[in-house]
Amino acid sequence: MKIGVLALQGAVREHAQAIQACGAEAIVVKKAGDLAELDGLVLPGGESTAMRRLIDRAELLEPLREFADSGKPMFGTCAGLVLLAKEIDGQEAAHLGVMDMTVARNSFGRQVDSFEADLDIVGLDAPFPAVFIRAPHIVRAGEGVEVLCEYEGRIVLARSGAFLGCSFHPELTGDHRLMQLFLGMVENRELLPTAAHYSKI
Ligand SMILES: NC(=O)CC[C@H](N)C(=O)O
Repeated sequence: MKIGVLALQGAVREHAQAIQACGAEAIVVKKAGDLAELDGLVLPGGESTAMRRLIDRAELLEPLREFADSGKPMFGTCAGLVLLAKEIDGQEAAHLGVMDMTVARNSFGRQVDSFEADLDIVGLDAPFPAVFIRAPHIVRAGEGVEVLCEYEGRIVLARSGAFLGCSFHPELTGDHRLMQLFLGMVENRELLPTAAHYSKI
């Protein structure tokens, strides 16, 4: 299994290590050609506005949208969640705009307010240690978006078809269960509900 990590900015190395620790191959993605032959893609945390500038500079916006349209799974963490969202609170335009949700940025305070919390996640039998760094949260989960975790009444992890998105940094604690969950989505891609399926419900 080949899993890409968008490597323009942010927490790239830690995701690559997590992917490898789970037995998959990690591919660094810096240009459109790097997306070929991937089975799934991680959009890491960092700064979404800076990442968007670099995406535009690398002419990656359309190739990333095409990748999303192809049904191959994408996992957005923190800034990556902001990249996936259809709507961003207080901002006119979205970035990839592929996952039907609205996110609010910097929901849990400033950089100095970074913190770690143990989260109860649907499908995991023990709490997951999560690091929040100027984290966004999901203020509106659209049709077909399955909420997998809330923290302090805010949605911080959700899945929709082939998209998985979380507010926090799952790659920083050495607990790879969320990466395993994502790799499971990649492995069982044909079983994932599609957007078309949701619109019929
Ligand atoms: N750690 C992070 O990825 C922070 C995300 C950042 N606040 C943003 O909105 O892009």
